[in-house]
Amino acid sequence: MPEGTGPELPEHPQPEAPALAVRGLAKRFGEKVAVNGVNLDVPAGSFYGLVGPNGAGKTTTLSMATGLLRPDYGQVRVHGTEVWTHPLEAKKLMGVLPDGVRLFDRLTGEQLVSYAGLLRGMDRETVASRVADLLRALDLANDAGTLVVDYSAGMTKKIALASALIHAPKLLVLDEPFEAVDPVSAANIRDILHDYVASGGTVIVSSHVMDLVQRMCDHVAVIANGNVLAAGTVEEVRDGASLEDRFVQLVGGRSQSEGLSWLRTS
Ligand SMILES: Nc1ncnc2c1ncn2[C@@H]1O[C@H](COP(=O)(O)OP(=O)(O)OP(=O)(O)O)[C@@H](O)[C@H]1O
Repeated sequence: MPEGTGPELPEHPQPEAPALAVRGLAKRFGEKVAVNGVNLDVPAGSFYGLVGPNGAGKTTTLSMATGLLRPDYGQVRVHGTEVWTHPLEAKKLMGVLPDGVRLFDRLTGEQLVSYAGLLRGMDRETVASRVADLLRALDLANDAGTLVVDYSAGMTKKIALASALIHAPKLLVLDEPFEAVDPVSAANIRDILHDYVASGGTVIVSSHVMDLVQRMCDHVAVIANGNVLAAGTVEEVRDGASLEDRFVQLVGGRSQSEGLSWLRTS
């Protein structure tokens, strides 16, 4: 169990409550235990990386933490607000970029982000000006009028990110935000996220790219087989090694290339 995480959250939320507090979160799909009692504290104002091998339970954990997938067990609070008993209040505080969720892709990019803002109860004028800012910042201004169904994978990721940012949430939860995104756009997104954290926001990103997490995040949790193996500041978790080496050490599973001898061409 990560340092400082008790078995239960305090009955009354503390004023300095973490941006996200997760206790005993668990989910099973049939026989498969996807998430096995996860505890996490994401401090307010942190840039928090969630890393783990394929199938580790990252998406399932984030889906339960953001109110998209009902947990079998466990508690989730966002800035002290219980996600599963007070979903409307909790969801106002969050911007979420889910992995692989269908968008309303018969809308244009501009319409989709505007729709996200209007759904959040924002007035049309503010929505229009923020949509223009976001499309420009994410290099989508020239494709504002293109249907999302005709966007590339990276453009789709960016328009979904714009939809998560439009209401200026206190907590951003981004599942694989850089997947399929070109390096220039990725650098722009990193700048946007760093500015957001510098102004008091909290970001949680899941990623497979250790180098990116080491450079970008100040905190990290390593998840494997539905369990948190290590959590804390990036410095604490990597413990003098690179995050990638530490990850391989914690998770194991390096396979021997001899196993595919038939793949050798000479
Ligand atoms: N809807 C589902 N039905 C059945 N099994 C599921 C479902 N969603 C996830 N799983 C299983 O739960 C486990 C965790 O999956 P999850 O998508 O959370 O992993 P992940 O860490 O996000 O993986 P990746 O890095 O590959 O995206 C996997 O074994 C997966 O097969």
